[in-house]
Amino acid sequence: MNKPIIQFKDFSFKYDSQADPTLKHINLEINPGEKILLAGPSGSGKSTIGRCLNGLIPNVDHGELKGTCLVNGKDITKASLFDLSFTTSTILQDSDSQFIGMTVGEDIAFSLENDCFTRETIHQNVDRWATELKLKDLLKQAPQTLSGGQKQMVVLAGVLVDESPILLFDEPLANLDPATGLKTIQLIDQIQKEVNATVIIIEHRVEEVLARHVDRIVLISDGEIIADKAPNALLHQDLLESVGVRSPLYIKALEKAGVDLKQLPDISSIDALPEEKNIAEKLQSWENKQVPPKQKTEKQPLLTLKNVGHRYNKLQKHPLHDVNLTINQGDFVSIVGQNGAGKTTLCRIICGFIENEGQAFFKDQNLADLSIKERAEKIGYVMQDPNQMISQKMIFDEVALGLRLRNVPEEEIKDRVYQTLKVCGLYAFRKWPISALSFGQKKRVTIASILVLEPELIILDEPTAGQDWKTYTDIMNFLRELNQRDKTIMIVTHDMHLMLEYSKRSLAFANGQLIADTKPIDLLTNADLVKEASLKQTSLFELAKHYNLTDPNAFVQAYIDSEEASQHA
Ligand SMILES: Nc1ncnc2c1ncn2[C@@H]1O[C@H](COP(=O)(O)OP(=O)(O)OP(=O)(O)O)[C@@H](O)[C@H]1O
Ligand SMILES: Nc1ncnc2c1ncn2[C@@H]1O[C@H](COP(=O)(O)OP(=O)(O)OP(=O)(O)O)[C@@H](O)[C@H]1O
Repeated sequence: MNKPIIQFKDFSFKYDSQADPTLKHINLEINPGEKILLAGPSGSGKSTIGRCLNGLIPNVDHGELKGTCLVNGKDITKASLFDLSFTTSTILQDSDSQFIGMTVGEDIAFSLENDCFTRETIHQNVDRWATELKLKDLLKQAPQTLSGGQKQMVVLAGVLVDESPILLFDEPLANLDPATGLKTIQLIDQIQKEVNATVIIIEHRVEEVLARHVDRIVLISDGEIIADKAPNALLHQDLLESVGVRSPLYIKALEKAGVDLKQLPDISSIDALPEEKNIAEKLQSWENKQVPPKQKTEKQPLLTLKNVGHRYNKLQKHPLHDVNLTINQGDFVSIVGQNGAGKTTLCRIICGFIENEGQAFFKDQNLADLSIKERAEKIGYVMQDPNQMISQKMIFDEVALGLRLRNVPEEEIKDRVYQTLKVCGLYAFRKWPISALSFGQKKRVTIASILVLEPELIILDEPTAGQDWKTYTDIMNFLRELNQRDKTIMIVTHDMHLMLEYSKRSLAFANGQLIADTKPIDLLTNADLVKEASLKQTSLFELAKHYNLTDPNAFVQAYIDSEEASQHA
């Protein structure tokens, strides 16, 4: 039998600044060459396990440690950060903190230079991965100026060139567009097979990770391992949603249609589902019973964009240009598309952070006549990276900041902040410093700090990236509620299901251009647009195709309608 490469024995860890342990009695063995998905709700301790594997615990994050953790035979309490850097390559959740080089090329090369390879080997390797990951055009760009998804791919390239025995990916998909996300999962699979690495993936997007074989899913909740099983066994147990992690959509659809999952031997992928006629009939008859919800009509224009665009510098290949559209009062719009297409750039222009080549009007007012502060009264913007927004030490103060600046009385501030913290799943942490939060929790603080102000137009840049399913649902339902009270919502997202379920209108971007402004379902029906904007059909569509249903898109729409109806019930 193989000797485990990772071994936790009755391992507990308490951060110095915490009263209680974050990890409790962890017993986990991972063999060389295994591929593990570590899943669990936000704040459950997934990244903390990751930090043990790469030596950040106990070398950087200090605390009280009990039991043992051996990584490649080394006891983490005795190994230095440097020792473990040869064993474990990590993609951190917060990619900004991981850049070392002045340019993308330097950054990818850095891990190899560290390992004393020749210049030629370094060049060949950087070239191979930059080509594979479509980063060649960006090699001379400063990492800090990349889009969120581009940053993620650069960090990924840095790990892939390194070829360490353990590859640890902490939410590798969080900022990637759907097509690139799938490609990344395929690449991780390919690399693992090439070098027989041990792979640990921490991800909320369970369904996407399961697009390729995974040996085991380790499910963690409140610092404890509550399941450690092959995907099929775990999915049959229905444990994911009980701890707030989203089950694959196709499984939920089968359940809704009344299919008895216990009778199906393998539900770990759509391809493994038996092609039985009675399952197809159940799905079809369920679809036929769904009733579409009523749509609101008659809307007033709120934000009008005329030839909007921005070029960061002369080198930029596809600057955002000539965006023409009108957002109406009460719209719920998703902004989707390829990494680096210009989605965040559009948000920055609307908020007045960068120059606009065209014109933008809020109702009849030219936005160019307003200061950033005046715009912020009307338009709230939740940035992609929470660290760029946070300025206070304590959670309460961060969320209260905007209200204090507007001289709202302290008593009212307290009520509003508490109510918003509840919606964002942060009420229990209301007296905590922000430094003691997980990444997903920090992101929620920034969402709360904008929601509390209730501006007329709320723009959120990937608000649900890295959030668990429960928080995702709470946040999205709150946004839906605000929308029903006539607030206008624009969401940048790579989550196709979010786009379908919550937004009524989608703007798709590719290479600096608005390529579609249409109903979400119509966007996904158009194969050319899907390809151009780097999108992906959901597993609901694949399920409908697998069972030869009459109209797979109608099935997807029926599922979305039924979800919306159940939220209103
Ligand atoms: N540097 C730190 N100092 C003190 N406490 C911390 C620190 N980092 C994390 N924690 C605590 O440990 C808990 C688990 O954090 P961790 O980052 O492991 O969660 P996670 O499961 O990866 O969550 P997410 O999905 O939100 O990233 C947090 O709720 C927080 O209370
Ligand atoms: N400060 C900057 N300086 C130079 N180039 C920049 C800067 N910020 C963004 N860019 C470039 O502009 C393009 C658009 O970036 P933007 O962040 O708007 O993309 P995005 O569609 O939001 O991508 P993602 O889905 O990856 O977040 C990218 O190619 C990016 O590298």
